[in-house]
Amino acid sequence: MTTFEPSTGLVMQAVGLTKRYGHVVALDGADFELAKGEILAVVGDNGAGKSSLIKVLTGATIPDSGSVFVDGKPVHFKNPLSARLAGIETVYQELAVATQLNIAQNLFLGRELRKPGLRGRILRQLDKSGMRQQAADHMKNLGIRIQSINQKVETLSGGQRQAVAVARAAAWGKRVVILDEPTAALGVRETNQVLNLITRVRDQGLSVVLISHSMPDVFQIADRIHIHRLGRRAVVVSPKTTSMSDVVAVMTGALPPDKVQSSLIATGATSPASH
Ligand SMILES: Nc1ncnc2c1ncn2[C@@H]1O[C@H](COP(=O)(O)OP(=O)(O)OP(=O)(O)O)[C@@H](O)[C@H]1O
Repeated sequence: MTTFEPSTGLVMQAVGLTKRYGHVVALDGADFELAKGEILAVVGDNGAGKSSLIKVLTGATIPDSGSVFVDGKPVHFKNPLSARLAGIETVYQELAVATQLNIAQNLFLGRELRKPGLRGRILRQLDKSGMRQQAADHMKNLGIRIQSINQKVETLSGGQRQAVAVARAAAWGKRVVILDEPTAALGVRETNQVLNLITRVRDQGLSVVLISHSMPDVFQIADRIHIHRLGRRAVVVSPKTTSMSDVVAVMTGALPPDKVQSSLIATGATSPASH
């Protein structure tokens, strides 16, 4: 039995993940690697196991077997909170914004700041001006233009709402922001705004996982593309060296993965016997 050595250069790595639902094998020895400061797109046909993979990485599902590493150390996420505490934030397709609240309230939802001293500790008074100021600074740093931080989210367009959700994840995700189809419901202009925002999040040093069915989006911003097929990683490619049609061909099984140039960083991470 060999002991698997995680790659220390990766912010997140998974090896040999399996997950079965009855007779359905959702993950079949799936590997995953994410470098610091990259946008990694995860693509695959319907039912390939993308959501199942993301659920394991975000603590929403516990795998039947396999290992997950963060900064080279093994982690065992029991629930989404334990993943969040490790600096991994997720924006799910069903946007988790509270439309009745304003932008600042959304950014601090569930993590509200209290006033300093007794007023905060004993009386539990909220530091509303502090939250407004920090929220405004954060939105400005990410280049998100809004009229006012006090604007209710229900008055925002779909793209602006998505921007608030991404900004919230970027504010709290110390390491990784995972985005599930962030442009699915958006028009062309808003899609471009959200894609630009995602690149700014990456440029601030965070790693981004982008699950997407949109090949143009993927080729516009991804640094690398993880192609998932039949419950496992088929190959990771670079959009600079692999064409869109070849990515689609690998996704559908029309092209064997060894016919495209691999952009894997860690080598030999396929389900070691010890896991
Ligand atoms: N909770 C569950 N119970 C039973 N089967 C499941 C469950 N979750 C996923 N599956 C099955 O596991 C397989 C992989 O599903 P998964 O949702 O991970 O794929 P996907 O690549 O995200 O697909 P899509 O792009 O359609 O969302 C599918 O056959 C799916 O039906």
